[in-house]
Amino acid sequence: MTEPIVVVAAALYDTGGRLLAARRSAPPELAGRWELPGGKVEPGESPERALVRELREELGVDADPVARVPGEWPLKPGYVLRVWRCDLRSGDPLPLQDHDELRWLGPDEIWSVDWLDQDVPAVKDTVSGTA
Ligand SMILES: Nc1nc2c([nH]c(=O)n2[C@H]2C[C@H](O)[C@@H](COP(=O)(O)OP(=O)(O)OP(=O)(O)O)O2)c(=O)[nH]1
Repeated sequence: MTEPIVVVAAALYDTGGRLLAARRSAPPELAGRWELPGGKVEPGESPERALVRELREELGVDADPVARVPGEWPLKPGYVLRVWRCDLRSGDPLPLQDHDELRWLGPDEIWSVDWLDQDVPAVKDTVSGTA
């Protein structure tokens, strides 16, 4: 069996403990739904490097992956999602690519956005403080 393609995503928190959510602008079947920012790991790239690259490209920030949230979650066939808690090193996130809105969610606001179905279990585990 071929290995799944790994999609890495960031649980990025601000100093107030709010989690960053990003609204996808494409493709049409995912547009308007919210996700943790990130993207596919490229061949030969480590997941952490991929995450740093994606956060630079998509949000214009420098961030450090600090801890993986245990587990992985199935996406479309052949793809799995893995999440890292990340610290923001510099920059203010902007929706530069793939997203049309960003929102910082406090602990009481986590479920106020329409997360992609496949992100719901990942976000649950992320905010339950397992990382
Ligand atoms: N980044 C990200 N992608 C997710 C999440 N949940 C989810 O189903 N996906 C899907 C959407 C896409 O089909 C795929 C990741 O693709 P992407 O478009 O973000 O990745 P990328 O930047 O490497 O894409 P590309 O334009 O280079 O093809 O995984 C999530 O929480 N974060």
